[in-house]
Amino acid sequence: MPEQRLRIAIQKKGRLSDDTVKLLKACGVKVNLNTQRLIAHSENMPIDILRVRDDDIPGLVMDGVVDLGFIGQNVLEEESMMRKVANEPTSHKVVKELAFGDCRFSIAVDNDFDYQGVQSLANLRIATTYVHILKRFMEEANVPYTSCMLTGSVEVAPRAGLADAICDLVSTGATLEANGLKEVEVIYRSTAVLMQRDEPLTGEKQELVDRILTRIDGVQTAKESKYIMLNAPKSNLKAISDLLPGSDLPTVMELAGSTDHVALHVVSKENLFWETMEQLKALGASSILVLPIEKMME
Ligand SMILES: Nc1ncnc2c1ncn2[C@@H]1O[C@H](COP(=O)(O)OP(=O)(O)OP(=O)(O)O)[C@@H](O)[C@H]1O
Ligand SMILES: O=P(O)(O)OC[C@H]1O[C@H](OP(=O)(O)OP(=O)(O)O)[C@H](O)[C@@H]1O
Ligand SMILES: [Mg+2]
Repeated sequence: MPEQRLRIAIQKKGRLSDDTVKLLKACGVKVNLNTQRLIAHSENMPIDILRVRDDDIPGLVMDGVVDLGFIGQNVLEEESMMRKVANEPTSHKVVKELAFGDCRFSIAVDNDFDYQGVQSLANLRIATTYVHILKRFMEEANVPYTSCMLTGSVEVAPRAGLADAICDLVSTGATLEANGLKEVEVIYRSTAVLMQRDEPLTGEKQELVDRILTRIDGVQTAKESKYIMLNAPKSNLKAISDLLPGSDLPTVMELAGSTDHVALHVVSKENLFWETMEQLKALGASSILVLPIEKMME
């Protein structure tokens, strides 16, 4: 009898862990992750969560060991390229782009390096974790170089005399700055994604995946959306509605005891900036409230 529980691989500890766990929780998947166990069973859904190093996640999905995996595109791309070279299975589907894990994969050199463009990297030794993505970029640029594979502390390689340049993940740039390095080429942009194994799942499992995907949409849209409430003079209702960003039809309600003002409620796909609030106020709006939305289903 086939395994009916959906198996999902997530990063055990690192940059993606908290956001992944938060997202699963927001999707209503109840699971106790306070233990050190490799596999955690959901209490309310037929789901098992496998907690592993992120590097192992694409392979687990591609080999059909798990059904879904939450992973950074950079790791997925690197593993796919590595497996192609090794003639190993690479098939999978990316079923959702996620609103976390945004970073770029960039080449950086010492602050005092006189960088004149990609040719300045010729014949340098470049330290990186993601050797295949770097190789593709350097080959396309037709620049010869030597690769130095490091699985951690890449940013200290130049100072330690291990390499002349690095290629690593950058988000705020603080790590580069702290190590006296400057970003000179962005070679890949990444975000977290949800990947699924390519072979069809059983009907029940696929139904569960579809439910999770709908819930992820609901959580992600809700996060970007705001519930806006304000009181508005009837005379300026049109001008005030027009100022509200990306909103659907507003709800207009009578205000007890007022004949010339109404309450206006609207779900907006964007945040409301202070500048817009000031404009709304200038049009006579008052008691303007902007509230976060937890979940949404359209
Ligand atoms: N500074 C960052 N900001 C946002 N996302 C990042 C950042 N750094 C890395 N990421 C994303 O998070 C993923 C995991 O990063 P992390 O540093 O936790 O990896 P790791 O050290 O390889 O972890 P593991 O121990 O699981 O192998 C990266 O592959 C990338 O997709
Ligand atoms: O541009 P920044 O905002 O400084 O982020 C970049 C750093 O973040 C990641 O490491 P992380 O902090 O996840 O730890 P790691 O050393 O375990 O990879 C990445 O490998 C960089 O070192
Ligand atoms: Mg890793």
